Amino acid sequence: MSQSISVENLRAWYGDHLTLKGITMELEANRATAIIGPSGCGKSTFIRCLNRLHETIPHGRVSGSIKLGDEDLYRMDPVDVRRVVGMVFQKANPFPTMSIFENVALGLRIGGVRSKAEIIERVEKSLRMAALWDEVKDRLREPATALSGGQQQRLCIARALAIEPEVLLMDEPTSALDPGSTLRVEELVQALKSSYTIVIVTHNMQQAARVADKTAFFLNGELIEYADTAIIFTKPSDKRTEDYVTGRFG
Ligand SMILES: Nc1ncnc2c1ncn2[C@@H]1O[C@H](COP(=O)(O)OP(=O)(O)OP(=O)(O)O)[C@@H](O)[C@H]1O
Repeated sequence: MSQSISVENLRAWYGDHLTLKGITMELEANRATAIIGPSGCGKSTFIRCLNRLHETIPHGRVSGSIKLGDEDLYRMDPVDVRRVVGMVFQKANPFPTMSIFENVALGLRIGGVRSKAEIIERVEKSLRMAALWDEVKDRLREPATALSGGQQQRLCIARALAIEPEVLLMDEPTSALDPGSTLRVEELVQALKSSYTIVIVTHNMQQAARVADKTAFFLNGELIEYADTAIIFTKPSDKRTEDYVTGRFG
């Protein structure tokens, strides 16, 4: 069972530049939430706060609170946070010198799994969850870079799932993919959301409409509107949301 994330009055800075201006929202467990908004509105910054990556950026700073269930993320060890909050980036970033198998196994080994049989089993399970197993089962020792872009992205998803996170953050996971691979990743999000809390940043409004249960519209570092996806796209209550989703700006 995954856990919800409660964000309260989250502010984030790059040096003196206040980028998130007090975000309060609840990201529900076992749901996919889309974050939409024009370029530069703070979507990536927001999800990078959710796994404490923002503070690793020079001069990156946050205030406010983020809780996973009852636990304050900012009181946890950041390494533990990144174990329970997995992330997939815009551009697939497999470890280029490692095999397909090792890309998924590495996190398990770092996490202290010693049994070879268990590692083999969990690698297979993760690759199956990422809908990649059938395509790679006979080539597990080949370098990850031998895979297509869409396969590499699913490999990164398998790598994130292997360590059994509760939350999966996805930062424009399909923007570098062709339509076929995009569809496969979207199907994957649909299938995974019953087990994880998924937060997906996307520029693609059809994608948000297809995969997300709830959608949050950000503008200039503020959360303008947050509601069921169908409401955001058909009956938004804020004029700025309506202008954005109907393509009037952004
Ligand atoms: N490393 C950084 N150093 C300084 N400022 C940054 C850095 N990263 C982002 N910013 C600034 O923070 C603001 C929000 O950026 P962010 O990347 O979160 O937006 P975004 O909504 O994800 O944009 P996009 O859709 O273009 O990816 C922007 O004004 C951006 O210039």
